[in-house]
Amino acid sequence: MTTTTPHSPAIVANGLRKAYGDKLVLDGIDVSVPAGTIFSLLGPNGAGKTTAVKILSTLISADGGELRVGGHDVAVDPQAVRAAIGVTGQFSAVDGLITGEENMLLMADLHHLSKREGRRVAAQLLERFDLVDAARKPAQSYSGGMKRRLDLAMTLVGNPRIIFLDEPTTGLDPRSRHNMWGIIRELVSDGVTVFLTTQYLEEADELAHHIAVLNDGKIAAEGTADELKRLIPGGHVRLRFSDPAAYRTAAEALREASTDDEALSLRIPSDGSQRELRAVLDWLDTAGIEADELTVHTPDLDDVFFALTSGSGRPTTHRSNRPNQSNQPHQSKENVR
Ligand SMILES: Nc1ncnc2c1ncn2[C@@H]1O[C@H](COP(=O)(O)OP(=O)(O)OP(=O)(O)O)[C@@H](O)[C@H]1O
Repeated sequence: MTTTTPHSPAIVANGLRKAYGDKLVLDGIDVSVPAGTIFSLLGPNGAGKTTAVKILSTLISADGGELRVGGHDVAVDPQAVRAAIGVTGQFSAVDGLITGEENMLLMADLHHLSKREGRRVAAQLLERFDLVDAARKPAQSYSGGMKRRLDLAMTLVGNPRIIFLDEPTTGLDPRSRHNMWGIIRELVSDGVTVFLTTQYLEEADELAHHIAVLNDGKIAAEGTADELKRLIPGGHVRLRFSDPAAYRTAAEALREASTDDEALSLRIPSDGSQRELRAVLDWLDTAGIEADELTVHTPDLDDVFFALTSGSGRPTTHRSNRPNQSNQPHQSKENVR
């Protein structure tokens, strides 16, 4: 029996802690995921995303914290948690040597469905996941996208109301990724709760109702994608040059800018306001510099991620701490922030 109501959180973690030896991976994480929503845990490699999924899905135990999934205490009643959830990990549960259909029927057996019910559910899911034509072929002949779809279809055999998706689209091409997004949205519109880990910021932006950024064992920030974007001044103006000499002159003069020598482009922090754009344009005119292209970028989740996760610098050379020489124009934070 589940003890959640439509309005109670499907997943709750208070003070989740986990260490491997003396390496503290999760240092008191708090998470609350309302039923029927998508929660995304973002973080750089090794941040502890998979560890969080493994703990909440009862695969490993926590060192501390109160954890409830589907209304059940993870430490006290792991069996009930397991009955309420589905997990699709980074490593597929698909057996490549048997067909997609056989994989599905095996899953139906594991869930103790009758032969008839198992065949019905398998056929329905194979149809829903566009795998009917491939159903009788060995799963090892499937493309990456088909394997992921089969993996998720297998997870759905038990009709779980809470699903943990650990990097479900890693390695998929853009079309397969978009297909998977469609499937995830459909699940949620049916009332399923999704706990999603991803390294694709675009994916969290597209799908998640709520995002938490994990860094150094703690949640560095959380909120909706828009709330997170408002947290940091990631907006910028990008100036691109085709003439290397003009690029060098501008780079020398615009000391607040990040440089990209290969693309001959400069990135100037800016909130994109008319006032700041005018300041940049006025300065370019005064200095007699003509950029070939000027684009304005508002902050995106990438900016948030790079700002919040330490040691994950953008691949540009940031030079804002270079000393300014008094005879060179300096764009202060007041006019070209
Ligand atoms: N069984 C284990 N024993 C010791 N250390 C482990 C174990 N599992 C994970 N770790 C370490 O814990 C940290 C968190 O790992 P985890 O797999 O949870 O990170 P992640 O955020 O999922 O990373 P990725 O995005 O690379 O999958 C890493 O430093 C990892 O090396």
